Amino acid sequence: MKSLPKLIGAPSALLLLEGWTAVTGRDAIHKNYVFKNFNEAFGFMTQVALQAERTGHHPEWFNVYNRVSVTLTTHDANGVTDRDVALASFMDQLV
Ligand SMILES: C[C@H](O)[C@H](O)[C@H]1CNC2=NC(N)=NC(=O)C2=N1
Repeated sequence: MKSLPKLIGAPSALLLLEGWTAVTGRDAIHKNYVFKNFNEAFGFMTQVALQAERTGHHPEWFNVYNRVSVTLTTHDANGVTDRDVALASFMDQLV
């Protein structure tokens, strides 16, 4: 059984992360990742997808060739929670 997500908001989340920015108009955080090629980008996405399924927490993302644009927010809480910080940290330790 998962515990309830703790709503912390983008400004607090950003203090715990590097390279992430606040999204305008909604409580969410964003980061652009750039890889050598599509294979590296898709490998990253595959590992994140498996983690998302393990934790039940999923990114909003967009991929073009070697670039992956990621937005994190918790839909169930209408804002940035500890789950977003955890997923952002997971992504950052992959690269
Ligand atoms: C039932 C399921 O765990 C929920 O719908 C999960 C799925 N993935 C999710 N991902 C994100 N980013 N926010 C959520 O609120 C969310 N809810």
